Amino acid sequence: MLVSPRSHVLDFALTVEDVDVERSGRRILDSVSTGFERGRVTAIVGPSGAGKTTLINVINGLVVPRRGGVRTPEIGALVEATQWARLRRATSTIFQDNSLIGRLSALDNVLLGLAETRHPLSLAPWSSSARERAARSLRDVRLLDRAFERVEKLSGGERQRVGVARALVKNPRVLLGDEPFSSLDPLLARQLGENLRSLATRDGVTVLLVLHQTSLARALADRIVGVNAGHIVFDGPVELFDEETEAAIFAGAARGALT
Ligand SMILES: Nc1ncnc2c1ncn2[C@@H]1O[C@H](COP(=O)(O)OP(=O)(O)OP(=O)(O)O)[C@@H](O)[C@H]1O
Repeated sequence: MLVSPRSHVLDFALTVEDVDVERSGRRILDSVSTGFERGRVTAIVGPSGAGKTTLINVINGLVVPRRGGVRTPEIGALVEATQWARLRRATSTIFQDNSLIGRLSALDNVLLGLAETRHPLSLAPWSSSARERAARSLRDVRLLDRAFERVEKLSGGERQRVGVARALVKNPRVLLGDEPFSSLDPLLARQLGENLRSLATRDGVTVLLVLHQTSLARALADRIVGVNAGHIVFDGPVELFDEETEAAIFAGAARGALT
């Protein structure tokens, strides 16, 4: 693997250590180790089926590795459910399929991002401050005018923006995005990407984005992690992510070239 010399002295907010994942008897991630810095944007890139979503889902606890695990400096190695709950409270994920509820309005879907702030069985209406927070999140993704529209009536790109707003409404310390802009036009993708970047640079949030548009990865990320066939084949600052490196990550030859 090509690793930046900087990687050894980075202030990681989250590390993935020696992770193997198997699904249906197939190795999906193989000895994957890397870390993610506070206040920085890391883009995860690689060909379809490389294991990028699986890596995100190991970090948010949805996929349990066969070996290895996740650690944060504050919590240590994440083993117990209470430790995972601590990380989950600080983390938002923008899922590839948005995971929205179609019959609810855009605003109500965004409010679900605040579900942890009240009792799960509460039937009380949301407070006006929660509704204002949700409205601000919708404004940030340029969708305030559709706040009361049922999500099932929105376009794919609009739904994706609701998913981004729901992730941002709880002010996460760690933001995971699985192709969060794949249905947006390039200008809007860039604008929302800059919003996420400023969360990192201004508020110190740890941002990890799976991006299939490498031009967007170059524009937004401080660091690139390249994944191919379940291996990390590149891990370094964006300045080293040149065209040759990109081609190697995406080609089957990447492992040979860079590891
Ligand atoms: N539940 C599952 N059972 C069996 N195999 C799975 C499962 N989930 C994922 N896989 C396989 O794991 C591999 C990696 O999938 P993953 O979704 O992590 O890739 P990806 O890099 O995110 O791909 P894409 O860019 O297409 O979203 C794929 O070959 C996929 O078929």
